[in-house]
Amino acid sequence: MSERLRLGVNIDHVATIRNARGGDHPDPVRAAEIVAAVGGDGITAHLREDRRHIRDDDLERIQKATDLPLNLEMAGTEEMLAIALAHKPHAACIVPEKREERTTEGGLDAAGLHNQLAPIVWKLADHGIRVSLFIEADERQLEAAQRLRSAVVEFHTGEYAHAGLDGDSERAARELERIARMSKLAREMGIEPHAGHGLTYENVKPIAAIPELAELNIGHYLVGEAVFVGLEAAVRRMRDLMDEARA
Ligand SMILES: CC(=O)[C@@H](O)[C@H](O)COP(=O)(O)O
Ligand SMILES: NCC(=O)COP(=O)(O)O
Repeated sequence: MSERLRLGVNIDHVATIRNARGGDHPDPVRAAEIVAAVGGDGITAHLREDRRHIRDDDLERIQKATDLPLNLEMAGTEEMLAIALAHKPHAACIVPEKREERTTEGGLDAAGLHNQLAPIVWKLADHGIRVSLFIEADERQLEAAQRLRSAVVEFHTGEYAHAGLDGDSERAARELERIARMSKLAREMGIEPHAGHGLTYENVKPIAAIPELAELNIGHYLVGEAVFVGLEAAVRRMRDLMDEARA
C-alpha cells in the first residue's frame, strides 16, 4: 500500500484521570490539541453507554478544538446513533459494549447482529459519516461487514497484545498472521482495514508492518506513557515506530 499508515490517538483515558476526581483536569480537549500539534492523524473517543470516561459534552469541544478527524466509537444503539447524527463526526466505529467489562473484550458480532446493525450503519453512512466495525480478524465477520456495506473494519488486536504479555510468542504469531491475512482480504473486498486495542511500543511494529492496514488506533498505552514523558513525546515515539515498521 502506498498510503502512509495513519495514527488515531484514543484520548479516553485522559478523561478517566479527569473523572477520578470529578473535575475538569486533565481535559481531553487539551490532549486532542497536543495530538494535532505533534502530527497525529486523528482523534478517537469512545462515548461509552456508562460514560465512564468520555462524556457527551466532550465531543463538541473536541471537534471545535482541532481540525483532526474525530472517530467516534459507539455501541450500536439508537441512543448512540442519535448522538452521532447530532455531532456528525468524521467517522463512527461501532464497538461491542458490556457494562461489566473493564475494557473492550472482543470484536463486534457483525454476522449475528446484522439486522440490528444494518439500519444504524446505513443511517450513519447516509449522513456522510464513515462507518467502521470493530471486529475480530475473522472471515465470517469480514463478510458480514461487507454485507452491511461498512467502508472500514477495525481489527481487534487485543488477543495479539495479550499473547505478547503472556510471553506466548506462538499465539502472538498466529494472531498476527490472522490479522495480516484478513487485512489483505479486506482490501480485496474493497474494505479499508484498521487495527487497534492494546498496542504498545513493544508490540506495534509487526502490526504496523502489515501493508494493507490504513490506520492504527492507540490510546491507553500512550496515555500511560504520557504520565512519564508527556503526551507529545509519547505520540512522537509511537509515530516513529510505525514509520520504522513501514521503512
Ligand atoms: C474499542 C477499543 O478498543 C477502545 O476504544 C477501547 O474500548 C478503549 O476504551 P476502554 O478502555 O474504555 O475499553
Ligand atoms: N479501537 C482501539 C482504540 O481506540 C484504542 O485502544 P487502546 O489502545 O486504548 O487499547
